[in-house]
Amino acid sequence: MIEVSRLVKRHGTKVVVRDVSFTARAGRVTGFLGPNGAGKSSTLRILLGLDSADAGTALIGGKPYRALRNPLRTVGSLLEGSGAHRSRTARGHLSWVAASNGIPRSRVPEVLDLVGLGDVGRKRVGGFSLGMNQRLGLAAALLGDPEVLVLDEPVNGLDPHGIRWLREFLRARAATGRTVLLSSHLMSELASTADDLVVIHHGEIVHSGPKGDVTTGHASLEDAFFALTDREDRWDS
Ligand SMILES: Nc1ncnc2c1ncn2[C@@H]1O[C@H](COP(=O)(O)OP(=O)(O)OP(=O)(O)O)[C@@H](O)[C@H]1O
Repeated sequence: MIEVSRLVKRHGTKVVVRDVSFTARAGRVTGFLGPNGAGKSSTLRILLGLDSADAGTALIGGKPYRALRNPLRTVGSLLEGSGAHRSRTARGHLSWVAASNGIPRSRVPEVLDLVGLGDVGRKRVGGFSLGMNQRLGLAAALLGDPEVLVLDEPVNGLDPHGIRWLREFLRARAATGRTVLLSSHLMSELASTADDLVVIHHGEIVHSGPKGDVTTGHASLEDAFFALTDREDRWDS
């Protein structure tokens, strides 16, 4: 479970995350939805211990990321591609991540198979497509078989087959009682994948709850999103 409470992040005088609170529950896929620049990555970076908050807390299984003993066994994340060096092979990259996190090397071929890269494990990452690189990042996130997955815009670069595969993979993951938090600016993606939605706009949460609650009274998730964010713009003015 992920619990974000009254989180604030400033860059200079600009407040990019403003009193953000939400929960991502076990056994559910939670979609974190907002347009570019809304504050999704800033929130996720704090959650994953890559940046510090000016106020508030972001907890994974009741602890801040930096207090986790074996972070990769608790939470797997995909932020921007795989981070693998071009000259490394997929296996080489994953073996290095596994070794530096006390995870047995035998897990490497397992996660390569899980993400559909079983046949290209000995190929260099420099020759990978964007979609393959995303799959490699996901493989690294899965190395520790974590309870919690945090993915920032994971469908970037995936072809339609890959998008469908990822949707089914994440739904299956949640069905085993794990927590999945998935950020996207693509409403269509979250409409078909998420159970719960957290909508962020201008650094503020404008709605959170079961997907059905967000769409009630609207023809589609897209209509609901524009209604929520238009309302927010009126508050601004
Ligand atoms: N290091 C930084 N210094 C100054 N401003 C920043 C910094 N990082 C992010 N911002 C600003 O914070 C706001 C939120 O950015 P953030 O990346 O969290 O949004 P996002 O919802 O993830 O959008 P995107 O999908 O475009 O990354 C934006 O206005 C961005 O310009």
